[in-house]
Amino acid sequence: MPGTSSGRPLPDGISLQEMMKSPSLPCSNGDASTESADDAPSVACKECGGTSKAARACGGCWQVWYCSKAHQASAWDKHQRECKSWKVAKHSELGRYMVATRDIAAGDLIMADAPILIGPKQITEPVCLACYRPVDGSYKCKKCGFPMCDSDCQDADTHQPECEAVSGSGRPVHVTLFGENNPLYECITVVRLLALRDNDTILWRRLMALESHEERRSRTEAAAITQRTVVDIIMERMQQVDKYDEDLIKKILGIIDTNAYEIRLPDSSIQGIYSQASMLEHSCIPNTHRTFDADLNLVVRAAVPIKRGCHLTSCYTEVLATTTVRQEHLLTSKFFTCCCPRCVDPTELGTYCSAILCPSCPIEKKSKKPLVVKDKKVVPTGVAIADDPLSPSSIWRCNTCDNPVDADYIVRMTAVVNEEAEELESTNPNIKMCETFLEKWSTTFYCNHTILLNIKYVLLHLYGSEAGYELADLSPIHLLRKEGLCRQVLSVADAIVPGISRLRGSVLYELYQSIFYKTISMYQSKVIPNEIAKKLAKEAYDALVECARVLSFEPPVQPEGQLGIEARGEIKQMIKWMKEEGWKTA
Ligand SMILES: C[S@@+](CC[C@H](N)C(=O)[O-])C[C@H]1O[C@@H](n2cnc3c(N)ncnc32)[C@H](O)[C@@H]1O
Repeated sequence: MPGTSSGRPLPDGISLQEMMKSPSLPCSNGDASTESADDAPSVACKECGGTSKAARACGGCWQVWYCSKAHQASAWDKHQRECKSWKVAKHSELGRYMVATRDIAAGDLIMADAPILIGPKQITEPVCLACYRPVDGSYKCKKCGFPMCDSDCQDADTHQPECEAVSGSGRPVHVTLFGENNPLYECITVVRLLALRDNDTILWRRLMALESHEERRSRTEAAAITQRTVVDIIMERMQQVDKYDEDLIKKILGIIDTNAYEIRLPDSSIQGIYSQASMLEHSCIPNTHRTFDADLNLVVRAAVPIKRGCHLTSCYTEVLATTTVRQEHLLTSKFFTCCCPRCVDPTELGTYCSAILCPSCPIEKKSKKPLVVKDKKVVPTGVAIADDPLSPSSIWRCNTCDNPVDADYIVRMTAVVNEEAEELESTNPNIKMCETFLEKWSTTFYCNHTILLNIKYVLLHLYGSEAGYELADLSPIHLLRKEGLCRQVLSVADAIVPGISRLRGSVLYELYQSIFYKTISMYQSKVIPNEIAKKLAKEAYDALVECARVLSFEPPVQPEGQLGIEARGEIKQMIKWMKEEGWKTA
């Protein structure tokens, strides 16, 4: 029967009246009036051309209309290929971007985009050029000399472009450094993309349609470096001078910088170029969630409910970074200034993630903890924030004594401490090291500053997993410390990566554990009465359920996917335990 024979199920129809309950929203960057006039739904039936007062739109895209359910069903086999909850629009500053054509519920699939190409990251340690596991040089490709896993990987189709380019030059490579970044790999993805020109016209056309910012990139330090590490190597070392033009290589480098997505694999991290997903606009509070399926298709879902007319956004940079750091990254690598609601707000949606403690205010005036009174955030005191967060030379000012703080001092000091934090993180720190770092810097930065938050994120996992600090053995003080850290990081995550996000999911799990163990310990030792224990157990259960929901979208090969599976298992145990105690979960 048409409409049910193959593919996705037929969506319900939606009437104009139902649609009008969800009017088109103004877009976050630019306004809805920039969209084309064909937004207004036509009530002519897509199948027969006739009009009807009872016409209903396809509920999948809200873009095409049918005079009857029967005509919607008969058109479905054809329409489902183009039925999407979004469309690509154009804006003078943003370029192309994606806009929702209908209301999209949190968790709804927006797209599963097949890659144009997968390859090693530009900056990477030596990895096998077929399966991308780290290599140690014990097996080398017989033709080009690149270290690989074995002969099967050596013969994989994906490896052929660089293999042919290197072996054709008659000078196989000699990789001698392993376990650290190796500049030889900077050319691989570029060579693979270049090879599409002669091997796959459709993918090549899609690639060439992507933004490269060639002109602006040509004046950057990155362009000067990659001239030596990529362009010259491909032209001279690989002797491709008769085959490719230098400008084409530079354009491809620009396409990679602007569009590549990092893909985390169990043992390494690689990159992929995607055509449709490249149209996602950046926001520092993204409304979509990205994962990769087993075939490395980029799966995009709504992280939060998205209203028709809203732009679909993804975060191109680190979310747990200060506004200055995010802006600098976006400007130098993607050539734009982000004007999302988080960036233009000096308080970053009340999180004060970039704030420092005022050097002039007396210590008792400065907020040490995020203040929450009856679930409402209270403005901290004695914190300095930028007057204009989008300007690197903005004056910073204390929100209590109004004294200015030198912006240069803040930038330099933040960079130094950030380096110290990164070094700490790279050494697999223990609880003591993290606590010492936090104590040292908590008189300088506001407690939600991203430098402190990143360390707190590490620390909240260590309480409960480090030897000697296993969950069952944690003292009440340490359990409370873990819970406090979880609540603090979660409250920031709720504001900047709301809904379905790995950060929220993984912290919710730790929060569940800390409340659960605290409850058990206090209940069994009769420190709290039944009623309070019941309330706390319900709170732990709710955190666990939300964790399982959020992480249910993660692939099982990823640690967060495994955590989601664990959480689902623990929900059953929790229900059983609460039943035994005579407590309800609902
Ligand atoms: C991955 S591409 C997105 C698609 C691109 N707009 C196009 O037309 O091909 C990234 C580029 O889009 C633009 N862009 C994305 N998000 C933006 C934002 N929030 N504000 C301004 N420009 C943005 C920038 O030029 C950025 O380098």
